[in-house]
Amino acid sequence: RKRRSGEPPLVPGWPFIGVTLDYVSNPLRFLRDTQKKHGDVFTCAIAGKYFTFVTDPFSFSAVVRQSKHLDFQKFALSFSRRVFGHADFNHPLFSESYREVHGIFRQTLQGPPLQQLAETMLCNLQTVLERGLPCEHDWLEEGLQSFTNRIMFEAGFLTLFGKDAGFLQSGGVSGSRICMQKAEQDFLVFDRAFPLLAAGLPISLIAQAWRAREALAEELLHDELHQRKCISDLILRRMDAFDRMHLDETGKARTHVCMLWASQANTLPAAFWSLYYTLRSVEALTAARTEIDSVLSDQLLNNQDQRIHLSREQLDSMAVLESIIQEALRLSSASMMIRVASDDFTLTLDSGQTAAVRKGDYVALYPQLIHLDPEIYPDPTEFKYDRFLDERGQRKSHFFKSGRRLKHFLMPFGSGVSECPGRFFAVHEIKQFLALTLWRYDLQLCDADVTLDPDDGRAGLGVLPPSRDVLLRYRRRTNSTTDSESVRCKKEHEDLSL
Ligand code: HEM
Repeated sequence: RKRRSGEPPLVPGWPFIGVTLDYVSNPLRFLRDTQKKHGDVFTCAIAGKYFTFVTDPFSFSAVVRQSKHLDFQKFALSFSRRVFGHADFNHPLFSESYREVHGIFRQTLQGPPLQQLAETMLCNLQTVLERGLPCEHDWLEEGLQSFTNRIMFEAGFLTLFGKDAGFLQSGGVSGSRICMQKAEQDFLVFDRAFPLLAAGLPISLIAQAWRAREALAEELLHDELHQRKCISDLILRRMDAFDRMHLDETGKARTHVCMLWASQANTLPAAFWSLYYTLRSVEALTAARTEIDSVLSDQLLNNQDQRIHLSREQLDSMAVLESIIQEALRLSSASMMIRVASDDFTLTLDSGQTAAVRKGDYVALYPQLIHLDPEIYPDPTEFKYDRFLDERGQRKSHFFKSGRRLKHFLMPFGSGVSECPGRFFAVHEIKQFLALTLWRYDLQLCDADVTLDPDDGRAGLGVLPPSRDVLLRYRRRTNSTTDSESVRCKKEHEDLSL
């Protein structure tokens, strides 16, 4: 292809593959180097597509607001159809009804319904955590990633998809745990194949991923879901909408696998990094514990069931935990925002510079360029738990580049039409996870000197997982163990001996 007048610089690449190899080996380095050479906007060929990258954060709004010429939905739906195997929601037969389905995200994940969802999550988190907590104060060992995945996956799954009879009959003590372990394993197998699937490899060629996805779909068939209790409004309303669209049963179940993936794939590593960085920093741990103690201690004194209840106001008031989560996301999220040009048009950047874009080309933003920019965040690769707090300990949202205040300074959840509808719930559930684990447990990383890095192999696809797991030691925390809890433990022990 030849650069046309008005178009951004075309980055030279190899025949057929363009710059794919350079990009894939390290997207951040490639984009930084190319920006230095070609300026704030440039076009390059990656995996058979032309991408126009806009790298100046002040111009992000120009892209995000351009929904007339830049489409997200068609691209996203055909991508997810290829990966999850659901119906073609871009087809005129479904597109109108799918608009309604899309509206359900905001109606059930935000505003007043968020309170109920967060309460259910907190309750499920406590059930799952208590089950694994030994009555004695002995240390247990487990990988931190495996610990986080186990707890967050099960609690998140139960919150969205409800509980089966086994779980309800045993009060969550045993019940569906085996099945949940299998679901978690299937989820992780499928998720590990995601970079290959995103790169265009058909799932039929990755037998393990195919089997895992189909096994998850079997658990989420409507006949199975109808047996479950306490299903979230989000899933109930999606079930109803898909029934009315007359999709086939497997197709409906695969859309639920897609929802399961959206709700877990970023949340699990984000929860991991939030806890990991907290445990590695004495300052962060102390500040987090002080905040948690001040919110939780009063209520437990007057609370018979020893269950923790956190209102939305209390969750919102936890500014230290929020800053920890934001900082963990800044360091680990590497999502790419992609839009498809629906016609030839001209993009006007913040500087007044224009860039002609061809129909069918991708326009992309790569927020990690901002997240790791030393001008915006001094010592950008360092974890600073209070980076998002001001001098008074309140939320900080003033960040600058070249002396100008930035609107987009942290974008782990995307922006504009594709902004994550689950972002408030995600932050709530990670706060709850941190609050409960730090309140209930003493936690230590066994090898505190080893530093973990995010695994770049998933760059562009969301929050990066750790390159490997680290060993965690944990035990019940004595100062949060109340008398009645000890009595309960002792009784459970006696029952077991009998
Ligand atoms: C830390 C956790 C999370 C992160 C970092 C995250 C990030 C994102 C991002 C970047 C997107 C946009 C993708 C794009 O532009 O292509 C997105 C979309 C989405 N997310 Fe999240 N997400 C998180 C948790 C959740 C949770 C907990 C839910 C639901 C319970 C959820 C539901 C969704 C859905 C349904 C979409 C698609 C929206 C659409 O099609 O318009 N996410 N998420």
